[in-house]
Amino acid sequence: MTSAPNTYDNILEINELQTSFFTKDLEVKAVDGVSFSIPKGKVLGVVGESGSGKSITSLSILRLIEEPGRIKGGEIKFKGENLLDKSEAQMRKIRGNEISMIFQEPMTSLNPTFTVGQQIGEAYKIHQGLNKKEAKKRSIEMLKLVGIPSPEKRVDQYPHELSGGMRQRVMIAMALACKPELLIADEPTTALDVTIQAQILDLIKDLQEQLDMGVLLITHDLGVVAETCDYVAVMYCGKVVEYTDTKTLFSSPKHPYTVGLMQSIPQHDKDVEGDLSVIKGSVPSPANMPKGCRFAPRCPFATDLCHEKLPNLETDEDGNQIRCWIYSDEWNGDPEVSVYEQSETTS
Ligand SMILES: Nc1ncnc2c1ncn2[C@@H]1O[C@H](COP(=O)(O)OP(=O)(O)OP(=O)(O)O)[C@@H](O)[C@H]1O
Repeated sequence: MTSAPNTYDNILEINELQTSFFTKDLEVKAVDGVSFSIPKGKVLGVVGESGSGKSITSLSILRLIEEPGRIKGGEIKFKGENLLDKSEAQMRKIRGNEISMIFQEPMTSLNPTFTVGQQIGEAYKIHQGLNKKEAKKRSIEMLKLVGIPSPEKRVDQYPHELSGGMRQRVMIAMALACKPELLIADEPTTALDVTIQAQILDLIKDLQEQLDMGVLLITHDLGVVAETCDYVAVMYCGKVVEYTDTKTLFSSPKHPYTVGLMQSIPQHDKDVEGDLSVIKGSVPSPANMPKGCRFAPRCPFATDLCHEKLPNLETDEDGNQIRCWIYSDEWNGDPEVSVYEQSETTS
C-alpha cells in the first residue's frame, strides 16, 4: 500500500516557536511563542524594531541557533513536516537546497578566497552531484538569471572585484541555485544604495514569481513590505502582534504598535522623519519584560488590563490575527476607541 502524498497549503507553518539565550542568571526569550504561516508561492514580510526577534526566528527555521541559544519548543512545519524532528544530516540536505537564506551583508557571507563561480557551483556539487564543468556552466546560467552582465567573465572573478549590488546578486544566485521552495531574506537590501535596493527587491520578486517560491522577507521598512509582500507579520519583543495580508495592514492597521510603525514611514508631503521616534519610549530590556502586553508601557491606549495580562493572538473570520486587548470582549477601556483614526488625527 502506498502512503498518501503529504498535502499542505502552507510552505511554512510556525506554531508557538520558542528560542531563548541563556546567560548565567538570565533567560532572554528572543522568540517567545511565535506563530505564522507562509502560503505556497507567497511572500511574507516580517517587520519590527531591532531586537524584536526577526533574525532569531529565521535562524531557528534553519536550525542554525548556537550556544548559548536553544530552540525550546514549538513546531516549524516545512511542507507539512516538523523541522524540529529532523536529524542534523537531514537538515544539511534541506539547507541551501529546499530552503535558502540571503543575508544583509554579502561580504560576510561570500568567501573572499574563492571565485564567484566556485561559490555558486558548490551548491550544485553538494546537492546535485554535478562535476566541476557542469557546475560552472550552471553558475553562469544563474549569474545571467540574476542580471549580471558578462557572466562568462564574472564567473571567474573574486567577490572584491564586484560592486556591492553585484555581490548581493551573486548571493541571490547562490541562494537560488538549487531552486529552493522557500527563500529567507534577512534585510537583503539594507547595506545597499537606494536605487540598487529597488533593483534587488524587484529581482527577488521576479524570481519568486518565476520559481513559485515562498519567501520570508525580514525588514524594518514598511515601504519594502508594501512593494513586495503578500502577507505581513509584525513582531514586538519576541512575539507576533499582528498578522494579516498586506492590503489590510495598510488600509486598516489594528495594533497600536503597527499604527506607530506606519507613522514612522517617511512622508513626502509632511515634515515627518522616517524613524521610530514617533513611538514614544523604547523596547523593554529582556531582564525587565512587562508582565502584561509587552507594548503596554508605550501604548497610548493601555488600561490596567493591558498592564496586568498578556493578550493572546486571536484570529478573526478572515484569518487576520491580532494580539491586543482593544479588540477583545474583555476590553475595559473606551469601547468606541479607534486606534487608527485617533492616531491619524493626533499625528
Ligand atoms: N547570541 C546571543 N546571545 C544573547 N542574546 C541574543 C543573542 N542573539 C540575539 N540575542 C537577543 O535576541 C533578541 C532578538 O534578536 P534578533 O537578532 O532576532 O532581533 P532582530 O529583530 O532581528 O533585530 P535587528 O533588526 O537588529 O536584526 C534580542 O533581544 C537579542 O539581544
